Amino acid sequence: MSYARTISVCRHVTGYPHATCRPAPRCPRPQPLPGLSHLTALCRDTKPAQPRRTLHTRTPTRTPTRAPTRTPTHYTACTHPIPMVSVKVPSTPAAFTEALAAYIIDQQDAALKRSNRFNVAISGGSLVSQLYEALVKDPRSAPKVHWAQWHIYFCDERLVPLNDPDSNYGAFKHHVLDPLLAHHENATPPILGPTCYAINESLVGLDENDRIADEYASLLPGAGFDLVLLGCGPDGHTCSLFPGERHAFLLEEQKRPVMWCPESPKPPADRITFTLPVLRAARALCFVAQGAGKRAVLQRILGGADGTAHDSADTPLPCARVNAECPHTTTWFLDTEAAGDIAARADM
Ligand SMILES: O=C1O[C@H](COP(=O)(O)O)[C@@H](O)[C@H](O)[C@H]1O
Repeated sequence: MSYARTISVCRHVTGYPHATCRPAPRCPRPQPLPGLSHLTALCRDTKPAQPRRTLHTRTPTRTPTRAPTRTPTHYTACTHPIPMVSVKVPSTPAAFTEALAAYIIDQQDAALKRSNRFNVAISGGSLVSQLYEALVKDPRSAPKVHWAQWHIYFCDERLVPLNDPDSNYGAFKHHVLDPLLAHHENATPPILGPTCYAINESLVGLDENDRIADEYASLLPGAGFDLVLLGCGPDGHTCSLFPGERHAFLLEEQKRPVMWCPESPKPPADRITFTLPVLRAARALCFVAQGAGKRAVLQRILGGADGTAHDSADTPLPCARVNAECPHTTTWFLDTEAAGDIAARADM
């Protein structure tokens, strides 16, 4: 038995409230894509930022607001100015878990003041086990998570069956949903789990990858995301937005919220991914990067101790593009290994 309700493209709820997680059956007819016009409308004022070559200081605190008119500022003058994003480098693993949990719960609480649901998108990779630590295992944070009101989407998904070890949904189920169920197994009255939105697995392997992306786009919340949790690959990719010419079309997309990413340089080759309009429309974006293997790319994206970035101004890495286009809503959580000398100028 699994803990979450899983919804796929036809909006079938495949279990309530504790029923088995499984994808919805194949949709009998194509669905309209309500998410597209909405996101286009939301993003009217969010054209890519034009870097300015001025010297600024960061404001000490930021209050993320709904799709603000973005006038990016930067805290250094260099060939590739770094947008003013918040960077947190908690000093120990325990402090990292605590700070990340507090940040996510703050976003949850703010969302639940606005409505009765928390629309959150999560990434795969190393983030998932950190979510387990912060939201399931930590005894101080776990009781504050209102899972029943969480509507969970995936920033990118590998086009494999949901029970494949490469599936981002599968990883989240394995690392978070299943342990969560085990934690709550004997709760009286029963505690409801989150609602998860998976790809239409029945289309995987049928040469229908654009359709998988479009159908997933149709599921996205009309009000946009309250929080998007992002990873940062050692090559600077986020979601399945990869650096380089081959995948530049994904980074440049301004309308479709979800697209097929073919020939991913990181296996598996076929994926779907959120595009930048979805990230720009979100209330809050949170990158999580840990380990020394990320240090070099973070220097390129966030700069070194003096705030000097080493990324090329012409072809910024995907994570740097997110910083540039969403400067007021983006927060980075780095561990000390990943941060290196960035820690010297972090907010925490
Ligand atoms: O392939 C992917 O990689 C990125 C980064 O993963 P990480 O293990 O280096 O943290 C991840 O954010 C994305 O969702 C995933 O599909």
